[in-house]
Amino acid sequence: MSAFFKLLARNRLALGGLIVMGLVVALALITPLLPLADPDATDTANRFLPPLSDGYLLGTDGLGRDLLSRLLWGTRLSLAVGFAAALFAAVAGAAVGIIAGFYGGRTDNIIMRGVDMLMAFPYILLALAIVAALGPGLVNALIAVSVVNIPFFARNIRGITVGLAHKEFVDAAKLAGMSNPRIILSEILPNVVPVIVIAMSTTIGWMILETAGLSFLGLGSQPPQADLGSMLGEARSALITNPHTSVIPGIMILIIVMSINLLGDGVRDALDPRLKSGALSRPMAATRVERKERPAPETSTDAILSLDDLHTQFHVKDRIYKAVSGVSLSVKPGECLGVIGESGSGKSVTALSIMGLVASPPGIITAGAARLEGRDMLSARFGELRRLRGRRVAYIFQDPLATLHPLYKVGDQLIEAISCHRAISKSEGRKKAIELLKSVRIPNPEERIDIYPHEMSGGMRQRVGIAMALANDPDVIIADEPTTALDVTVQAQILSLLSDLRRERGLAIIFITHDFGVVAQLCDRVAVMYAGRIVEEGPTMEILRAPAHPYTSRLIACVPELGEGKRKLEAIPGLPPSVDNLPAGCAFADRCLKAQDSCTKGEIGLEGSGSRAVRCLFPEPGFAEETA
Ligand SMILES: Nc1ncnc2c1ncn2[C@@H]1O[C@H](COP(=O)(O)OP(=O)(O)OP(=O)(O)O)[C@@H](O)[C@H]1O
Repeated sequence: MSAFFKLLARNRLALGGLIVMGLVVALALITPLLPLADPDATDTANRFLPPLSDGYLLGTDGLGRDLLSRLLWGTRLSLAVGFAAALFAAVAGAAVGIIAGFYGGRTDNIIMRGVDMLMAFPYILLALAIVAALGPGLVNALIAVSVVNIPFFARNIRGITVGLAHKEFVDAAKLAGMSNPRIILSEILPNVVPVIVIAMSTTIGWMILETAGLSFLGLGSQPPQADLGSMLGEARSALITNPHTSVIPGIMILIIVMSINLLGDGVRDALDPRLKSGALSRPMAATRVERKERPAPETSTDAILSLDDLHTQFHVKDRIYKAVSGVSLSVKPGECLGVIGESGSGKSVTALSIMGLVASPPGIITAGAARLEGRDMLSARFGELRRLRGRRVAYIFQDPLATLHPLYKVGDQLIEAISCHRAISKSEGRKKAIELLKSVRIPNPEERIDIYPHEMSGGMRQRVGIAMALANDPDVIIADEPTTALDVTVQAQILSLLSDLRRERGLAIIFITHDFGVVAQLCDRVAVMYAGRIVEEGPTMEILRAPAHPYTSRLIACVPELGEGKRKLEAIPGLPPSVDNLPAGCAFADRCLKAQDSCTKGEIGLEGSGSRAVRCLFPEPGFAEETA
């Protein structure tokens, strides 16, 4: 709750709306306690007195009634009716939406067609018809406004419920034997409440306006009772001669509706989990680069892709998360480089920084270079970056279900990936897409090309992801844990596929994983990351034989081996440090059995010897012997 208020307070307009609305509500609540004149008492001798007249701060109306008193009592009534209508519409609409979305089938069809019929009538006409049928009066106006708003809530909430009704946690509740009403109350409702609150906060203002509209037409509050709409209606005839009688309630309506709408927008932003990272604005097309110094020119290497002292940070409020701190890597054509580390070590952010795919805000690349054949990508214009994305450097992500579009056939998505970079006819695209599916060994590609992602198994989808990455014959593929979600047999197939592809096509692969077993199968070299830095680098086989960094040897010790049933698998105790508060010296010192005082002081460099490098003052004995 306090996080919600903090986020809300960061949005100045919403905060302004909250303060104004708070004042108006407070005023409405204390109205009965204020020494005000009777709002309905007429005094024809004092008709149409202007504001600031003696004894009448805001003047009087056509019947000599005190406008200040009528305004405050009218505001009280309008707010009460507006809030009550919004609450009633939200509760009834949400109930209808949840029942339709949860039960589906015929129930859904009958309910939603009824809702559609309600929506088919012009909005205000429907409200007028309801009031006409029930008779004029404030309660009937409230009912009319509520009823015409029910479809809005019902449709919104039904949409959310349909998505939730087939989620695993709902299936789990069903398997646990819970009844449907209980599942609705304990599983569905808590998930839709934020949406209901958001929908309510953005519609209350509108409902207050609608109620005022009905009162203005004489169908809501009845004389002598004042609400803001009826005050406007009564002042209509004196609009030109005594404008203050209509301007005063008009300004109050404006203040209420504006402040509620600003507050509603703020509530929506604060409750939307996608905006909680502090990014109230949309991410930029490419990661923001704010390097204080230009990177040093590359000393010529035969690497196709190289990172040089890359620093990527996330600036969230007053915190700086140093996700990547000085990473240097390189990969040659036909080579596979493994990047390994625990969750949160900065592997993905490193990979995404290369093509400017880290979301900004809050991400910023603060130093370093990412070079493709010597050309620094971080200083490239967005147009060039976009041409190179997918064309020269392609990505394969962990969850193909999240990266493939659920509404398009896989073939169309493959053709689109090609046509983004070169003009291609539909038949040519189809032929190429079939070839791609064949190259990733999808059986029967001529038929599979016309199916949707959800019709494929996880392994098949991942192959489509790989085919998509291969679509434009890239030079480099960055694979971010592409086999984590797969079972071991499919994982082995995918790894051998990638291995063959790199041999056949001379592809350079950066393979991100947290599994040394996978690295051993595929990668020529490996870089071990911890807390945003590389702590060890070298040829895979050498590192597996004699790891230098205690962290690397602990990671290797975590991998089970077949036939080694008696070996104790040792988990690494403790957790990696938070990257917004990194300790001095070695970030692993806290969890390291060999740590000494000197490990927690000063900067520890990545010291190289031959093809190997380690960031440790006391490397493992095996490595020390080898280098000696
Ligand atoms: N939007 C963000 N705001 C703040 N910190 C972030 C943001 N995105 C990532 N981070 C932080 O950056 C660090 C590196 O994250 P990254 O996703 O690169 O880790 P990873 O090693 O790829 O982990 P995993 O294996 O779980 O994917 C983490 O500490 C993470 O908390």
